[in-house]
Amino acid sequence: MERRGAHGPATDGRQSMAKEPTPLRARDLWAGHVGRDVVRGVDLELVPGAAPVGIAGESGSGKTTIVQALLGTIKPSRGNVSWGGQTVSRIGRVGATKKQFKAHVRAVRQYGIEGADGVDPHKSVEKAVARALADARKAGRSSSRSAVELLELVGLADRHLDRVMRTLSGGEKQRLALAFALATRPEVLLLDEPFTALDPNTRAEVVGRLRAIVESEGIALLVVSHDLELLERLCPTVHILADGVFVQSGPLRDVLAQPAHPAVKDLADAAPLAVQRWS
Ligand SMILES: Nc1ncnc2c1ncn2[C@@H]1O[C@H](COP(=O)(O)OP(=O)(O)OP(=O)(O)O)[C@@H](O)[C@H]1O
Repeated sequence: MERRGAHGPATDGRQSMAKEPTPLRARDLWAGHVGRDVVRGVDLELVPGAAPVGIAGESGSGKTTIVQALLGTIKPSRGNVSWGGQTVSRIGRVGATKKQFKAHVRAVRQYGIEGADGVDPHKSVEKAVARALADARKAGRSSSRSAVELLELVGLADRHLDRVMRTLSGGEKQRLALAFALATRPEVLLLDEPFTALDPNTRAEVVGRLRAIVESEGIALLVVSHDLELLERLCPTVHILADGVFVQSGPLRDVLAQPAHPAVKDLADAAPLAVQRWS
C-alpha cells in the first residue's frame, strides 16, 4: 500500500510535538502475565503516515500480550513502550494525558464492543456513537463524520441507530467497535483479530474501506491476526511471532515462500491453499 505523510496538526496541546503525529514505540519489550514473560525482546514502531504492520503467529505466542503492552494495560518487565516520549504504562495516572492517549491510540479487539473501555452495552447505538463523538470533541480529536457516516463506513446502516448494543450480532459489534475507534480520528489503530465474526463479503467490504481511511488519514495501523489473507491485503510488512519473539519479518508472501524458522514453516504449511499459491 502506498503511503503518504499527509497529516493535520495534532491538537493535543503538547507543545513539543504540536505539529507532528506521535509514534507508538516498543523497545526491547518483555511482558507477560503472573510473573511469566510471554513476549521477549520485541521491537515495534507504529508511525503515523507509515505503512501498516501485521503480526501473525500461533495461538499463545504472545500477540495479544503485545497489544496489551502497547495500550499500557500491562506493564513491561523489561524494555519500554513509549508514546511521544512518555512511558505508556504510566500515562494512565495522569488525567489529561490519558485522555489524549486514548483518543490518539485506539484498539479494536476480537469481541468488538464487549468489554471495551467505557462502553455500556445496554445503551442504544445512537447514544453510544454520539457519546464517542462528544468524548472525541473534548479531546480535540473529533471525526468530521456524523454518527450515520461512521456507521456507513463500517457497513452498518442508519437502521442500526435505534438498536440496543447488546442485541447486535458478533459481526455488528465488531464493526461498531471500529466505528467507535474511528470517531476520534486516531493516529494509531491496533486491531486484534477484529473481523473474525464477519462473513467474507462483509469483511472484504469493511477491509477495503478501512484500507482507504488508513491511507488517506495516515493512521499507523497494527493488525494482529491468524487470517493471512487479511494480513497480506493490509500490511506490507508482517512479523511472525513464535514463543514471544519476532522470528521473521517482511512481506508475508516472501516470508512464507522462504521460511527461516520452524514456526514460519508450520505457518506456511498450514496456510490455506489460496495463500500457498501466492508463492
Ligand atoms: N491474564 C492472563 N493470565 C495468565 N496468563 C495469560 C493471561 N493472558 C494470556 N496469558 C498467557 O500468555 C500467553 C500468550 O497469550 P496471548 O493472548 O498473548 O497469545 P496470542 O498469541 O494472542 O494467542 P491467540 O492467537 O490464541 O489469541 C498464553 O500462554 C496465555 O495463556
